Amino acid sequence: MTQQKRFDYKGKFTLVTGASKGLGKAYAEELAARGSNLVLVARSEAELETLAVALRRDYKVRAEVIQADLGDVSAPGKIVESLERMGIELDLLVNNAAVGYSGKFFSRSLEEELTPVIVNAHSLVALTHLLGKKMMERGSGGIINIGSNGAFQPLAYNATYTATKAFVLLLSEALAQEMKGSGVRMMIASPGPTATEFFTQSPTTVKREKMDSAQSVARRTLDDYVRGKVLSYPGRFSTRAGTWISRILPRETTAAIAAHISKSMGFDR
Ligand SMILES: NC(=O)C1=CN([C@@H]2O[C@H](COP(=O)(O)OP(=O)(O)OC[C@H]3O[C@@H](n4cnc5c(N)ncnc54)[C@H](OP(=O)(O)O)[C@@H]3O)[C@@H](O)[C@H]2O)C=CC1
Ligand SMILES: CC(=O)[C@H](N)C(=O)O
Repeated sequence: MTQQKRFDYKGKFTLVTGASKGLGKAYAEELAARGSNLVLVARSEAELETLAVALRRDYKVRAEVIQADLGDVSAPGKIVESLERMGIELDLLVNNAAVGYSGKFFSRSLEEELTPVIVNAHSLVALTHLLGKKMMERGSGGIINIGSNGAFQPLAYNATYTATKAFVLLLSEALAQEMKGSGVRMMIASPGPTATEFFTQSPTTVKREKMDSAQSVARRTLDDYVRGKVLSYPGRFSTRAGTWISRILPRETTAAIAAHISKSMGFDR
């Protein structure tokens, strides 16, 4: 029997943030295929409802929708209230929702630069604390935070986004240590470029065919979770190898190389 089959999601509930499209949608579909009931969270209610209908039909699981704007600091508390109203106790939380704008830091508005801080960092901490605490009290459950290969080095022209991802990486690795022996797991997944709509607001020159598919990233993330990993690299090998540069070279050299690459990919425009 494969590890995947031994990990039994039947009757369990997973909440996926950012489930309306891209990787979050792929996580929800893959989890439903593995037997998990789902709570789908994002701003786009119609897309979430369409996905919920498809998951119920195709996988015979329960699928609930909570419409929420994680750019609003009161949203995580409201999500917890909705779960309580629905009588749902979570077994797995996938903190996937994120936003990031490329371009020069000072050519963007302060509001644009602060949005990723709230969505990617503030709301992730709040959901981890509010929902993780219930799991810790119960002594069972798990949290998968979605980071990025961009977390491993400073990245000019993507500065705020990648800084939030570095925050998520360090937070998750530290909490994984604190949570050892509690019965609750923490994993951080660090995908590389993945063919989603993430780049639609960005003038990057990276071709979609050079990116991983959302489905393969979702599958590999969940397989790594079953294997008990703390840090998962669900993308292609070159993405993982790229994270080693910052561990070898002086930080300023790493930052300069990363800035050069970022510019050559068109992120400075
Ligand atoms: N694509 C890539 O190359 C990579 C992506 N990642 C990470 O993967 C994760 C998923 O990204 P990806 O699927 O590519 O991105 P997409 O832009 O395709 O999807 C982002 C998801 O987040 C949701 N979201 C964005 N803002 C908010 C908000 N304010 N409140 C609630 N939900 C929100 C969106 O839903 P809605 O708009 O309906 O609210 C959507 O479901 C992110 O954490 C990203 O950082 C990491 C490395 C590479
Ligand atoms: C969107 C991402 O996190 C990705 N690592 C990238 O910028 O290539």
